[in-house]
Order: sequence, then C-alpha cells, then structure tokens
Amino acid sequence: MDLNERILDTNEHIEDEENQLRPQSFDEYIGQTDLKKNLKVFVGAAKLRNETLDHVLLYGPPGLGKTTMSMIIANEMGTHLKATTGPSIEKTGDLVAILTSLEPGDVLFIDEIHRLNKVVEEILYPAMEDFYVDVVIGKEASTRSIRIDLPPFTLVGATTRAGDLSAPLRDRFGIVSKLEYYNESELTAIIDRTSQVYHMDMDEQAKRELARRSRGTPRIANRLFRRVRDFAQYNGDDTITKSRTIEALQSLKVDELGLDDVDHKYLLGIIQRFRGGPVGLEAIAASIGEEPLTLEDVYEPYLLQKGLIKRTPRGRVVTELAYQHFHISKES
Ligand SMILES: Nc1ncnc2c1ncn2[C@@H]1O[C@H](COP(=O)(O)OP(=O)(O)OP(=O)(O)O)[C@@H](O)[C@H]1O
Repeated sequence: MDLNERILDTNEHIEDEENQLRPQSFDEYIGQTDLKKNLKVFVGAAKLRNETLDHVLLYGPPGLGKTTMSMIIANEMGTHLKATTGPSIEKTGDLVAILTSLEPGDVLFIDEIHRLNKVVEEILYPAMEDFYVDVVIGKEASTRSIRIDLPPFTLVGATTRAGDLSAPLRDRFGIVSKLEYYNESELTAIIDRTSQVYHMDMDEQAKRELARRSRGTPRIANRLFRRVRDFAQYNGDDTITKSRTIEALQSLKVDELGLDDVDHKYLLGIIQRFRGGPVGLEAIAASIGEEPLTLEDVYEPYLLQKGLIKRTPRGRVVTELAYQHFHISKES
C-alpha cells in the first residue's frame, strides 16, 4: 500500500467511525426534545399526505447536530440526502446543477446557508416556493431565459447566524428551529453511546466529568472522548476512570467549565487589558490574535450562556462570575 492509499484508508476509517457515531433516527437522537417532538409531527404528517416536508432552517452554534438532524430527516422521510455548503456554491450554474439532479422528495442540505452569495440565493426563491428555476442562456442580444421545472424537494438550511439570512430567504422556510446547548445528562448519554461505539468502557463518574467539560456540544464531547481514550489506552487502562479523564483534560488545557486556551485568552484579555470591558469585539480579537467571526460564532455563545460575559451596546463586559472563575478580585 503506498502512502496515498494509506492516508485514504485512514481517512475512510475516521469517516466510518464518525458515521457510526451519528444517530440514524429521531429516537436515537439524544436531546433537543422540543425540536424533535415538532419535527416528528411535521415529518409524520407530510408522509400521511404523501407530500414533501416543508423547508427547514436549523440554526445554532456549531457542533450541536444540525448535519445529523438533516440526515435523520431524510431517513425518516425515506428519501435521500444531498449535502453541500453555502460558500462552495459559487455560481448560479452550480446551484442549478445540484437542484436539477434531485429526485422527487429528496432532502437538499445546505450548511452555512448564510454564506450563499446574493445572485445564487435568488435562484433559490422560486425553487423553494414553486419548484422551478429560470436559467438565462445566450449572450448579449440573443439572451433568453428558460424555465426548468424541479421535482418537489425539501431544503434543510443550517446556519450559525440566523440574523445574517436575508428576509426573503428566511421567510421561505416553513419550519425554523434553534438548536440549544445540551445539558449534562444529555451529554452523558451521548458519551455513553460513543463509548459503546468505540468499545471502550468508561466509568459513570468519568462520563459525567467529560460531559461537564464539553461546552454543551456533542462534537466536542466526541472529540474529547477520543483524546481521553488515547490517554487511557496509552496507560494500559481497560476502563476510562474519572482521574484519567481529569488528567487528560488538564493536559489538553480544558478546565472544569470546559473552557479552553482561547476562552482563557479572551476572558483574561478583557480583564487584564481592558479592565473588564466594555470593549469592542474587534479590539479583543486583535489583542489575542483571533478572527472576530470565530470568536462571535464559536466562543462567545457558550461564554454568554454560562454567564461569564455580557453583550452591551458599548461592547463586551466580563461578569463577576468570570472574575471568580479565575480567582481574581475585581479591584486589582
Ligand atoms: N443529538 C445527538 N445525539 C448523539 N450524537 C450527536 C447528536 N448531535 C450530534 N451528535 C454527534 O456530534 C457530532 C457533530 O454533529 P453534527 O456534525 O451534526 O453537528 P453540526 O451542528 O451539524 O455542526 P456544524 O453545524 O458545524 O456542521 C457528530 O459526530 C454526531 O454524531
């Protein structure tokens, strides 16, 4: 086997494991109870009427299970899923090619749908509403537009920033749902499932410890599980214990609240350089060498949810809780 084949083989292996971790049905999908309850009704009713499901917009921080949920929707509808991302559709022709390749009832998943460019986005309006696209062909004087009918399909859009979607696009989704951070017992159940998929036992207390430190996010829980498993196997453990979990997470610089290096730089940066704020996002980002968008989409939602920062009209402010977390007194 040459190196390329080996790399391919390893990647396939990782992808296989990743796919094994994905729940396949509403019943296997842990948490997001309200969203699941509603979607079960909408999917069930659409099937009874022999219709396609209305278009669905899922929004919320990354890693909470939007892609997984779109796969489940397709499974439960008994159809196929085609997946793409907003930024990868550069030209209208790219989108038309995808739309015209759909089979009746298919689910089209567009991740990061807020990053579709405006011209491409406009193609989606009639496609979503009346299942057709108008394609302009020819050049200059001989330009004309032809209408292509599409099979009925369900668009599932996912975004971390629902506010960035234009009103005409947002209005064309009949079902709009927010994914919430998972609580500790839901994450414990997800970690339990992951340890079964990987055939690696983990103590109850270790699962809870890992759940507490996973930022309410299944993707992070699964990633940290794999690292903790490395520490356990390297040390010859048959079962992952709580002490091994804590040791591994300390080595990975993940603290008791699940905050990592970037969170620490962010919070300590505001405390030490900006006297606790208020301070603008751009200034914080520049001071710690991170992208403002990454901070806003990936880091801040969890810090806000944990009550460690607040957003004010004048900028970000760290709260008393953040000072307490670092054992720093506000006056110093
Ligand atoms: N409710 C859940 N129950 C069990 N596992 C889950 C659940 N949600 C997500 N996962 C697991 O977490 C991982 C991340 O999920 P997924 O890729 O669906 O996240 P996402 O929200 O679509 O992220 P992004 O928006 O960044 O693509 C997957 O490996 C999936 O198996």
